[in-house]
Amino acid sequence: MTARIKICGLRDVATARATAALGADAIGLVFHEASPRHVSINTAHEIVAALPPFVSTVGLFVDADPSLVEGVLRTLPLDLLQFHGDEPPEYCRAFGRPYIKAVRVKPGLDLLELADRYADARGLLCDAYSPLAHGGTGERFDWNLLPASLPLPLILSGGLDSANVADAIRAVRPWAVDVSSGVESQRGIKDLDRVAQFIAAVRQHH
Ligand SMILES: O=C(O)c1ccccc1N[C@@H]1O[C@H](COP(=O)(O)O)[C@@H](O)[C@H]1O
Repeated sequence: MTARIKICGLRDVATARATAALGADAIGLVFHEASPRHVSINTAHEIVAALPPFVSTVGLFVDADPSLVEGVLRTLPLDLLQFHGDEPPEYCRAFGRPYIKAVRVKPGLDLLELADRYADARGLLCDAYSPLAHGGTGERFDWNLLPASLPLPLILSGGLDSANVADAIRAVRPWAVDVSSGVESQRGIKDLDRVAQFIAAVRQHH
């Protein structure tokens, strides 16, 4: 099974369209103001409207006030919500939309217990823990900390790039991979050559 590919942190129409044309299955729109990849609702609207069919749009939030999520959802027909903070399960499901829950992996974290708590999530996104930021750090975690199997689809992220993603897929067998920093030339600026190399590395693996 080929791992699905999400490219996170798109901030303009041309790059989003090119990313879709290169074969991304999903693109992420970051509604977290502290992120260098933060996108306004207006720009996000233009991006969503410009995408071809069968490319999923994912809205990323970090411990957001519910009014922000509701405001985005009123304007944008997003396919999936990604909660990348410490949102409890009741918060995640309150919007009545499909969601994935991001967890930041470090030794001692009980992923099976988390998968149980967020059992109605469409997937568990495993990212690296960093004391500095909630995500998009380009940091990897020890894939050996992942259990052999999880009851939810596993989305692997954290420091992936075209050089390590094939090894990651071989080692972890995730449902999908998610990347942000690893396909950028500068922080927050996507590099389409790197996007192409990343997608090719995932596809060539199979
Ligand atoms: O992309 C961001 O800026 C971001 C900000 C806050 C939380 C999550 C964020 N992105 C997610 O972080 C992971 C890992 O990214 P990276 O490839 O290591 O840079 C990924 O799941 C992004 O969706």
